[in-house]
Amino acid sequence: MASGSSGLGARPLLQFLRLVGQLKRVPRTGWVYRNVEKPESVSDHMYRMAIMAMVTKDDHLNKDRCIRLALVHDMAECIVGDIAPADNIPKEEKHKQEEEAMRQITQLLPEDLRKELYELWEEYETQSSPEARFVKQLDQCEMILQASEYEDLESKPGRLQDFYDSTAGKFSHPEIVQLVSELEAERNASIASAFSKPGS
Ligand SMILES: Nc1nc2c(ncn2[C@H]2C[C@H](O)[C@@H](COP(=O)(O)O)O2)c(=O)[nH]1
Ligand SMILES: [Mn+2]
Repeated sequence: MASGSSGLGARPLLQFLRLVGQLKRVPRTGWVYRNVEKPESVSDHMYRMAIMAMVTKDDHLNKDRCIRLALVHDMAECIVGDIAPADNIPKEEKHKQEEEAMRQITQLLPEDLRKELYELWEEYETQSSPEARFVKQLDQCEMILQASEYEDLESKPGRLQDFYDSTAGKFSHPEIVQLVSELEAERNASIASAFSKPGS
């Protein structure tokens, strides 16, 4: 691990890990605003995105970098919290808060890791690589998949339609387009079946 040879003791590393651990307790705001029972955490969201990156077949992408981008992209939210579009925080303000948070978080690490994690966050934030743009699509795909799961869990088909409306047209990567198409087919069948039942 990062302590020991780097000259920085275990203490800052423990502080870093405790900070990152807070992501397990930051609920995803988009679900909180829709009164979803037991909303997932930011780390739940990033975990599945990392898995989605791991199972991509696209060998034009640096898969390892995609996994790292997925695991780091919302890390600032352990300090800033999960800012949703509905919060109407200006983009520049959100960027400033998250940039400051990433500086605070990464200054607990040795220089090489500090640079790596900060640059990963910046790459995603600026969408400056094919990997970052792919992971952004994973971000939105993971969200609508989660929305469909909440609809199933709550037996409220179609309740979270606005997440589908706001992400419509945002998918271009062939594997993600195919996944979203299957997800929508299954979701639409479930909605149709629910509303075809007598008394529905
Ligand atoms: N209702 C919507 N909420 C959205 C949308 N895009 C993101 N969000 C929510 C999800 C998270 O709680 C939060 C930020 O998500 P990030 O993964 O970008 O940090 O905002 C949307 O289109 N509709
Ligand atoms: Mn995200």
